[in-house]
Amino acid sequence: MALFTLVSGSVGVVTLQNPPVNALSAAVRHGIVDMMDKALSEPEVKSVVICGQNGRFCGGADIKEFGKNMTGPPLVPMIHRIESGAKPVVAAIEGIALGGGLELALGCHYRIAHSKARLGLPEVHLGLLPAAGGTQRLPRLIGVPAALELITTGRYVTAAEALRLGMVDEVTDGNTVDAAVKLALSVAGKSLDARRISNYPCPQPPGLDRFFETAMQQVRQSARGAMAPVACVQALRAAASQPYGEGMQREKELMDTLFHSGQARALQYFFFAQRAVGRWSTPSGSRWDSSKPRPVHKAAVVGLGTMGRGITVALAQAGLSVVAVETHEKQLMEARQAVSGMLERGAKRRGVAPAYGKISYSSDLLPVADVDLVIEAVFEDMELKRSIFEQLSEICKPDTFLCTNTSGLDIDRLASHARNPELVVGMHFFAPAHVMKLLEVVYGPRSSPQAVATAMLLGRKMDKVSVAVGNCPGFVGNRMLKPYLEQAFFLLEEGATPELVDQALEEFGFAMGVFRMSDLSGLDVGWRVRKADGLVVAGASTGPSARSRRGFRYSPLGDLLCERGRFGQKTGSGWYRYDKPGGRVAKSDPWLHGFLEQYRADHGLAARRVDQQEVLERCLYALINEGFRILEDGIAAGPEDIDVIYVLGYGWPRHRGGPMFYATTVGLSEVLERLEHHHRAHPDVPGLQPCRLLRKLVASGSPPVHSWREFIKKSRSHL
Ligand SMILES: CCCCCCCCCCCCC/C=C/C(=O)SCCNC(=O)CCNC(=O)[C@H](O)C(C)(C)COP(=O)(O)OP(=O)(O)OC[C@H]1O[C@@H](n2cnc3c(N)ncnc32)[C@H](O)[C@@H]1OP(=O)(O)O
Repeated sequence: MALFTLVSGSVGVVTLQNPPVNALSAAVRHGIVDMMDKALSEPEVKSVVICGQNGRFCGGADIKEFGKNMTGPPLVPMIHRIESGAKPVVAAIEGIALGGGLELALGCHYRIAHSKARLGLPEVHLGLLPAAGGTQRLPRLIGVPAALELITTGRYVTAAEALRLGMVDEVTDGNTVDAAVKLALSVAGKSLDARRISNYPCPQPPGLDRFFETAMQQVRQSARGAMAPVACVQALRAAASQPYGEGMQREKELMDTLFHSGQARALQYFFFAQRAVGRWSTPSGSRWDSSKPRPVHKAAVVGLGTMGRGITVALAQAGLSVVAVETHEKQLMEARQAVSGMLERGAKRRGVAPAYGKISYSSDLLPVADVDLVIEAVFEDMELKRSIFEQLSEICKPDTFLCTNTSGLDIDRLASHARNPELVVGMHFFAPAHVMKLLEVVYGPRSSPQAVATAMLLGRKMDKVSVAVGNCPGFVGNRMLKPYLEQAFFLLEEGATPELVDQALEEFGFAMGVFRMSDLSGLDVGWRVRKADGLVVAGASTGPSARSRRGFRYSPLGDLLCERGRFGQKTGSGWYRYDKPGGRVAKSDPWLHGFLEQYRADHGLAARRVDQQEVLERCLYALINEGFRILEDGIAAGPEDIDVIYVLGYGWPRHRGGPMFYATTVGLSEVLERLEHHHRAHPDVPGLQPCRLLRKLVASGSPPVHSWREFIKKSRSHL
């Protein structure tokens, strides 16, 4: 798994061979140790180049090995042997040098990177830290503040930034291995004393203690309970305050704790889940590997409100030509200005030129005649969308894909108004659409496999993680949100406050609790949906029907706030109060507390003490239960789809792996037992009634999450 060749008579080239990313598996580590022994012992070899096969230096440790018994040579002594060896070693970095791959390069005496290469220490995203000397060598090379930022965020840098920071010695546009060989020839025989990073003193940031106290405070705040970023700061502090050997010891101790943690398991599961969703399948048998996407060169976006603008920017940044349509002239002008600003800011961040030229604007639909794909992004109104689909069917080429950006409208109904229903799919973007990583691709019963494959690929090109989901009210994400919100309302009726519920959820790791989030997104959004579902009864009635709909428990609390014009941040009050309309700092609202007391009194409800554990069980287990129903219904193909949607679209804490993975860490039988308990207490709440799939999984001994797809398939075939 590592190849040795002698070039130019005296340079030993060691090539890592482990496609697709040359991860440092046990076999690769064995290969490196053997080939380096050969290079260091053979007299004709005067210097060494380490590179990776197929234009990729190294993607780091082999993540698949983490869950197993680790065998093979450990990384730390392997890298130490390279650094302390008597012959100069040059890392030729093409493509990627990530994690253990970059740590390997830091153990070399020189580093040359191709201009298109990306470098980084992303271990923190896997619940780990760079434990092959990365936390000790990087700050010695580029200084503590820069190393701390890179290690705690796991951010990848370009070769140009790496050069600026001092991570690499040279950047080339040409053949990186040739350049590395040339450098290796020129440094053969020279002293290596000044090239061994572990010998460097670690530069001390001014006011060391204060610096680390502030850093720790900031990292703890943004980590929201994740352990790895905190451990990274601790390791960096050891680098700055202790000799190298002691720092390495501290790095190892911290890694031992992280390596065996549930958080590391969750984050590593999530890494593979994000890739698994690309291998989509539908209940009708369409699959990613048998459905060929059609190329999309030119697209149109119809409707330039907040969502349409973000989608336009994401398409243009992905290199597509875009026709952006808004029929109201004034809004078109405003949108044009806003889109240009977004493009400019995005380009500045990415260090490229803004893609203004990719977009043409129009106040009518005619210029969409020759596009390959349209994304309709008008207001969430079936009638309006229907009329646009009818017009598009007239104007567009017969094979144009027609996509709708909707958060829950019926895709199949919309498809029935298109000339070719098989070319229709939903593309549910999340706001802001040019930033958020998630895209739900919604297929209806008539969507062709090619339409699904094309939308999935387009999402990926737009730098999104696309998840294919079936058509049902709310699809996956919003459907699961419904029982979650419902429980939060019920808890207020029973005696909780928005503050208590939000605190429990935020301590669990959500960026925002359910009430603060509702205030941010606007209470009127849910109100409109409930009105459309015929659930809203105007006025504060207090009879038995006030808290019941269609025989089930219903809380009108959200409706009552909306009737009073309390739509959340935008109106300056909702579940909290704000300094002004549009204000962002949520403050506890005595009016709301009084309102809740009066509401309970009017409805004869006695307030009781609700604790944080009950909040978590009622809100999260109801949401998870709906997830099992979604799997049972075939709306999502596997738990990974749901978990990716919840982490990337709904702020579920990544270090808990997503709701379905989290259920396995609690224990499926525990989730079942607590749902049964809460359902007994609230028999008129169907969301708390454990679904069949959960019962079946528990009855089958709670199989691990990665085997659920097979389990669901088998249990379906037995029906
Ligand atoms: C007793 C106590 C012991 C405790 C101590 C033990 C310590 C032992 C370990 C010591 C570890 C030292 C520290 C080092 C840690 C690491 O290096 S962790 C790994 C860090 N690297 C990464 O996180 C890289 C992640 N990968 C990526 O960012 C991307 O995959 C990519 C490399 C940029 C490529 O992207 P792209 O081209 O878009 O392709 P993908 O679809 O993402 O990937 C292609 C397939 O490759 C698989 N893959 C990628 N990286 C890895 C990897 N590092 N290991 C294994 N597999 C990898 C990826 O899963 C894809 O495959 P499929 O899933 O089959 O699709």
